[in-house]
Amino acid sequence: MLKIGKYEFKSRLFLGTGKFSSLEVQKQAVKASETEVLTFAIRRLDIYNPDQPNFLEMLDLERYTLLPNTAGATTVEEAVRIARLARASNLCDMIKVEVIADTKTLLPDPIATLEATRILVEEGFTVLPYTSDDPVLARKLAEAGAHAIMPGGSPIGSGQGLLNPSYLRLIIEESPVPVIIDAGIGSPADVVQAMELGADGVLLNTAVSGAKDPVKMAEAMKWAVIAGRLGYEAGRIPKKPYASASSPQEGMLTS
Ligand SMILES: CC(=O)[C@@H](O)[C@H](O)COP(=O)(O)O
Repeated sequence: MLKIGKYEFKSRLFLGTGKFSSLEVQKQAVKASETEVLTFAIRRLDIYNPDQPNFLEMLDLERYTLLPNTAGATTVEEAVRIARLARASNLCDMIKVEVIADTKTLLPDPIATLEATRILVEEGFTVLPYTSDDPVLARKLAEAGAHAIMPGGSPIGSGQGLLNPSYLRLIIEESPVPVIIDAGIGSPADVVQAMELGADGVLLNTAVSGAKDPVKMAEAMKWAVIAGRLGYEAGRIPKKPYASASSPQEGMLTS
C-alpha cells in the first residue's frame, strides 16, 4: 500500500491526462492502467466554456483521486494561487506543485518550488512537489513538509527515461516520504528501472498518450510498475565480473 499523507493507494502508477487523441481513448487508457490517481493541469480546465467536453465528465470520479497540478506556473505566487483555486473548486486538497523555470527544458525552478511547498504545507494541502533529481533539494523539500517527492527522470515529454539513476537512488534511500518518479518516462523498461531502484511509484503521461496504441501501453505500464516493485521487494542478485555455474557442481561424476 502506498501512503501519501492521509491518502492510501493500491496502485503505484499515477497517470497524466494530457495530449490524448480523444477523450474516449483517454478513458480506455485510464481504465487499462488501473491507476487510482489522475493528474491534470488546473489551467487546462476551460472554465469559460462549460459546454466544451471535459475529460473529468468522461470518468467515474468515485474511482479516482484527482491530483490537480500547477503546470503553467512560473512563480511562487502563481503556483499558490492555482493550488488554492483547485481546493476552492472541491477538486482535492492534494496538489502537485509544478513551477517551471523555462519553456525549453520545462525543468522545475528549485527555489520557487521549495517556497511554494512551504506555503502550501502551511495552508494544510497535501503537497507533492515536482523537482529535479537533486538529493539536497529533495531533502529540503521533505524538511519543508512535502508529503511525497517527485523527482524527474528526464525532461517532461522527452521520453529519455532515467538520466541520473544514481542521484534518484540517493533521493530514494534518504527520503522520509514516498518518492514518485515523475516525467521523462519513455517505455515500460524505464518504469521497471525506476521501481527496481526503490521508487514508491511513477507518474507518467506522454509515454501513454503518445504511444501508437495508448490503451495497450497503459496496460504495459501497469504491469511494469507491478514487476518492478516485486523485483525490488524480492532483491536482485549482485552483479559479478565472472560467470558462476547455475547448476551445483558438487557430487558431479567426473571421468
Ligand atoms: C501530466 C504531468 O504532470 C506531466 O507534467 C508529468 O510530469 C508527466 O511527464 P511525461 O509526459 O514526460 O510523462
